[in-house]
Amino acid sequence: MATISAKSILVPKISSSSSNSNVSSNRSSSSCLPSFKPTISLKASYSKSRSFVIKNGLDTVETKGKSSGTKDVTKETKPTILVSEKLGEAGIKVLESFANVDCSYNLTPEELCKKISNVDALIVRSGTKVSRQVFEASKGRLKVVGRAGVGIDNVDLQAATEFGCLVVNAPTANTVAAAEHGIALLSSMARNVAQSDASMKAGKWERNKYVGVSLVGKTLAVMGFGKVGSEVARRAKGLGMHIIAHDPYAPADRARALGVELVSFEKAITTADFISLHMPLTPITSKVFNDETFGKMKKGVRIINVARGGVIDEDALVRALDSGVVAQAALDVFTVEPPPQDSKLVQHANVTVTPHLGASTKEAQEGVAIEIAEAVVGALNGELSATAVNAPMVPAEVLSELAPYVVLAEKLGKLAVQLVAGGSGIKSVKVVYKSARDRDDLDTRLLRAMIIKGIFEPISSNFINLVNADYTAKEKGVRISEERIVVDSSPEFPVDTVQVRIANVESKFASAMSDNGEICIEGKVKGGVPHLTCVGSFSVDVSIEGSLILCKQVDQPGMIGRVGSILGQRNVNVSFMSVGRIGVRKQAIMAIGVDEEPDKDTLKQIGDVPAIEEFVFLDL
Ligand SMILES: NC(=O)C1=CN([C@@H]2O[C@H](COP(=O)(O)OP(=O)(O)OC[C@H]3O[C@@H](n4cnc5c(N)ncnc54)[C@H](O)[C@@H]3O)[C@@H](O)[C@H]2O)C=CC1
Ligand SMILES: O=C(O)C(=O)COP(=O)(O)O
Repeated sequence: MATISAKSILVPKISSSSSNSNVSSNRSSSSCLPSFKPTISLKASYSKSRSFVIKNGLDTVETKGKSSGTKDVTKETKPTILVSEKLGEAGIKVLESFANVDCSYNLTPEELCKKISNVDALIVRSGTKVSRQVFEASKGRLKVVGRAGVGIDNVDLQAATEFGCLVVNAPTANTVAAAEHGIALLSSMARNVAQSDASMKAGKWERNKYVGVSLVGKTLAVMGFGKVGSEVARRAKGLGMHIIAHDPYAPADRARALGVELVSFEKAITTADFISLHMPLTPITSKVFNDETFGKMKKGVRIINVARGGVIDEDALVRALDSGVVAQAALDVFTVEPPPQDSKLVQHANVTVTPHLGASTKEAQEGVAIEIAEAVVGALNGELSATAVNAPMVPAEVLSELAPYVVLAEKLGKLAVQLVAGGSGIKSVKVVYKSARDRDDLDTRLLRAMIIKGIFEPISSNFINLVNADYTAKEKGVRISEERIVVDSSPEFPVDTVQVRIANVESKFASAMSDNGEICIEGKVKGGVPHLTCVGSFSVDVSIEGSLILCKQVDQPGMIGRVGSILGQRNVNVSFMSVGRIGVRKQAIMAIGVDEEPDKDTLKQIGDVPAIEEFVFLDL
């Protein structure tokens, strides 16, 4: 199988229209590859409307240059990226090498909504609310939101998905910074560093007032044992603390490897001397620290929060501090940022605060900026991102393997929908994959998304991508089901055949209906090229390129020549012909691949051939 870079999977081959009848030859894989140099990749993906992520609304720049065709002026397009919060210089440079970059900080929500319809990507940190209104105001142009950091609670993911906008984040580059800040808060809180510093600056010398507590031998409960939580645990172990952790989704062996015991929420909060919060803000974690849970804690517990303010009920924390249940708190994050100046929590004598500085080291900011810039540029280039938040993350090696099947899937979807004549509308689509691979060794999400795109994009005003494919099908009330059939062929190839079935509809081409009354077509990849191999109950073999004429006829000599000469007389180039029949001199289907669309007269002439019972022209 031709190996195709993961980078090319969402960027269609530029010169596909020039391909001719040599369909059986292997396509050169390198011809499918956009260059890794941003400007060339840009040209490759932006000059075609089928790019998976980006479709419309780009600034167009006319440039002189050589093209593969006859024109010497090509249209090169440059996306626009809005950066709404301070981003490291290195990241800005990456963005500028690819796009028009607008760094506009401190925008009001109204100003953001005003700008957004002119940008293809938006990069934010934690201070910009990317609400549904932002997606609405973008009028479909915004295709990528990049969160330069981890927490995406400031982005309305549901709205992003509905609008087909990919959200990517930079999940790793600030992990150590956040963990170090957690440890800094833990130690400085235990030793009253901030309070005693303020006292000295006020001219005092209060040695007895600021006696602290020791860390060694104390139990620290790490709530959320992910990237930051585990780094905090690792560091706190070095301080001689006993670490327990609560995380319903973390693997116990990862915790064990660090010498950390995973315990229940109840056990964590009731036994800890220090509790450090490292879970994301979700509907489940929202205000999970409240009057009831504070009430269960050891009297004199100390709390550190470098995660999100919203996981704590802040009024309840003030009450717990006042009553002495919580001896001290060290907080980097707040429900509302910045918190009101008269916030009782911020002003509390036993509370140490920092203004959301967890990720704010020079090193982390440079790292995050590069990580997010590369992710956004990649996404604008039509690549699937490894840090996609609202789309499946498909590993590069899987992508590269599935590349030709992705093309097949979209074309089968496009073909199937053109066979639909009417009925009560498409209600259900079934996709059957035959594969020699083990059941759990085939990730079909990408193929399913492309089939949905093939089916629905031609019949709706929406543009459909991996982000919103399932959502679009659901919204249209169409049930997409999948079946895997394990077959005895070579497991070297991920998929043997892909079958698309549409139930409860009539077809323009009755022969496309299977015995159980569904439109049914099947295809496979041969030599890297998608082929149609079955229509209804007829086997055919025609590459799915250009356009296709399907004719149902009575099998008899001379049919290929007859139809071929009608097309030849009208200067329509035939790329492939294939006849599938149920028996000698019985019903047969002739599939004819053509490079250009025949005019109505030509099609009528084909239809007038007496042995032809029905025919359909399908545009691919
Ligand atoms: N203050 C700051 O500047 C920074 C804050 N953060 C915040 O720190 C938090 C953790 O970040 P990462 O470790 O990078 O994320 P992560 O995704 O690696 O870890 C989060 C962990 O929380 C766990 N979790 C989810 N629901 C939970 C629940 N109900 N109870 C307990 N655990 C639960 C997850 O299983 C996961 O292991 C996030 O909220 C992030 O936004 C991250 C970086 C900087
Ligand atoms: O990455 C995170 O989750 C953070 O909280 C960092 O936020 P910031 O990018 O510093 O606004």
